[in-house]
Amino acid sequence: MKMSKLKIIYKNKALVDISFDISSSLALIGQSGSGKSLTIKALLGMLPKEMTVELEDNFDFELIAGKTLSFVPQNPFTALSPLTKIKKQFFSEPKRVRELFDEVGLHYDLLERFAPELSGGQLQRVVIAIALESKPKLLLLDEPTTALDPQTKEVILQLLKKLQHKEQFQMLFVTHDIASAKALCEDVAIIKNGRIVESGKMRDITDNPKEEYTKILIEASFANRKFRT
Ligand SMILES: Nc1ncnc2c1ncn2[C@@H]1O[C@H](COP(=O)(O)OP(=O)(O)OP(=O)(O)O)[C@@H](O)[C@H]1O
Repeated sequence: MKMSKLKIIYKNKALVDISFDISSSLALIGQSGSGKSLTIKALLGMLPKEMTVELEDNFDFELIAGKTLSFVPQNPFTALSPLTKIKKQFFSEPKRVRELFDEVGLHYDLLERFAPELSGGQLQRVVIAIALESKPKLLLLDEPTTALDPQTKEVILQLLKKLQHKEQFQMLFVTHDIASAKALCEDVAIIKNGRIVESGKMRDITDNPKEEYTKILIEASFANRKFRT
């Protein structure tokens, strides 16, 4: 599916002006301030009201946040209500919630707990289960593993891969960390100052980046990974 135009205008200036294709999983990668969050907000319909957006796409579904479009945020520790039992954070009936728990590999006992009583990895599984509740066609992921330790990060990325295979949703993964995106996404688009500077198959871009900006992102991401493991 193709987003042929996503343009975000603020004070007569296009902060973001991009187009991209999602054939299965696309990573949108860029440094801080490159326009990743604004892109996600535009798709979710949550841009600040002083900004205007122009969207043109050929998707075979309407983008409706919470229905066809779901979202996994960066920090699972702040994504859930701390004072509501986990089971109450779903809108479906208990049978469907248990199905979702099976899918994300969580024990039903956790349904009776509160969010602060779960680990980061468990919380992110709950957040993913909630995101899948409406059977979305497109899943937006905003640095979904940044707040997790390296081992849990790998486990969550593998889980997302497995879930995509089973549920057949498409993914747009927004991050500055090309190494984690590589574990999950087939395609990549590099964003700088709100413009795509390079895009293609993940392997081609990581093996043979054309742009200096891409080389810097790759170096930073893989050096950081080596350092941590
Ligand atoms: N509410 C706003 N008003 C004006 N400019 C904004 C606003 N939000 C973001 N911007 C500008 O838009 C550009 C893109 O910002 P955005 O938050 O999308 O970057 P990002 O790639 O998500 O960065 P990070 O990884 O740090 O979250 C930046 O130049 C930023 O200053």
